[in-house]
Amino acid sequence: MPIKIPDDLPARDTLEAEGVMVMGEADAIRQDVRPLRIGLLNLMPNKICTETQIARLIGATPLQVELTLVRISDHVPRHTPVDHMTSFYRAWQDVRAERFDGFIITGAPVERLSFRDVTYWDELRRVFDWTQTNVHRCLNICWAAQAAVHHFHGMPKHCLPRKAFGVYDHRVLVPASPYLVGFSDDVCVPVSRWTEVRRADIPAHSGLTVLAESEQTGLCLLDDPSHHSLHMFNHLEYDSTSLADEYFRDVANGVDIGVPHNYFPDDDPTRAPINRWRSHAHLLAGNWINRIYQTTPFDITRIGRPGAVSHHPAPAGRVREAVPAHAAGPA
Ligand SMILES: CC(=O)SCCNC(=O)CCNC(=O)[C@H](O)C(C)(C)COP(=O)(O)OP(=O)(O)OC[C@H]1O[C@@H](n2cnc3c(N)ncnc32)[C@H](O)[C@@H]1OP(=O)(O)O
Ligand SMILES: N[C@@H](CCO)C(=O)O
Repeated sequence: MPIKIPDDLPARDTLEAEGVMVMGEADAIRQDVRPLRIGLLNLMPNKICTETQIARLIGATPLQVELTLVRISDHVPRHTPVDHMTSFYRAWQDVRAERFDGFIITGAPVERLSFRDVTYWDELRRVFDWTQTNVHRCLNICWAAQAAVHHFHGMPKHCLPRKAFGVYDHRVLVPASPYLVGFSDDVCVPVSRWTEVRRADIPAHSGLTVLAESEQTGLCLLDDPSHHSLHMFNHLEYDSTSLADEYFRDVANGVDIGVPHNYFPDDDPTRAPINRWRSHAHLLAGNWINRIYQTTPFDITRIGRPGAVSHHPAPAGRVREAVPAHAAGPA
């Protein structure tokens, strides 16, 4: 379960202590395989925490993954030390000539602003367009997913009457999707947002397919094959205590949103929360990485070129190309 990250990235110590295999350069070369190149455009304020969460998931598959940390070119983060950004991050404008097998864009606490009031909105729109030529598969999380379906499909973002906050049951609607292999019918997913995008706004003929949804909090996961993207509106990557951290932060700031749904035992915030989503977080990440591996061209320079398909020799047990799933198509 190898992930290649810089030796002194804080995530390394955390992941090694958890038993995630973090590779050195020598082992990576010895394996003599082309690692999957995954980029992470990190828009979260707590960047070190988010790097660790994502590295934990994409590093827990049998494939070698090389993680590139990417930042918005002209945004100076307020909450992450400058030397961390300088040491480990590359500006998007400096990686835009490169190609990636996978590219992840995180959430951001700007969801209550209109898109055009986000200072980096123009650059993010350019990033979305660039993913269509330079990235094989994308995964957009929370606000980035809302932004992506707005950019690509014109879907609006709606304010909620109260924050959707807690761990909610979700229904898997397309069990045959290659991204949902091994999922149970119901999945617990952490949700933490003041806004939503709605099924009723999915444009006809967009090709968007709802993969998972909750009765209480709506859309969770969309497959967007025409933009080779997954849009995840919630937070399977969250640590056990992420919702608690947000809850205590908000309480300290006098924001009373109530205790997170179905999270603390007996809704008692003095008790440690139980993580009911970790296994599905790993499953989704593993399925996404596997899907990339099965379909990305061996020659990475061919990504984005017409007809670029995998030339990997089929490994044992290789999953066949998925039949597009339409079991639960757009509304
Ligand atoms: C819906 C989702 O995607 S959920 C994901 C978001 N969740 C989280 O970020 C959880 C953790 N976050 C937090 O606890 C809080 O955001 C805090 C405590 C870190 C900071 O809160 P505040 O002080 O109220 O917000 P602050 O004004 O510093 O802005 C937060 C971030 O938004 C950015 N931001 C604020 N306004 C704008 C704007 N108009 N355009 C672009 N970015 C903006 C800030 O730059 C900052 O990010 P940075 O650290 O990369 O610079
Ligand atoms: N998950 C976020 C929502 C803010 O957009 C938080 O509570 O920090």
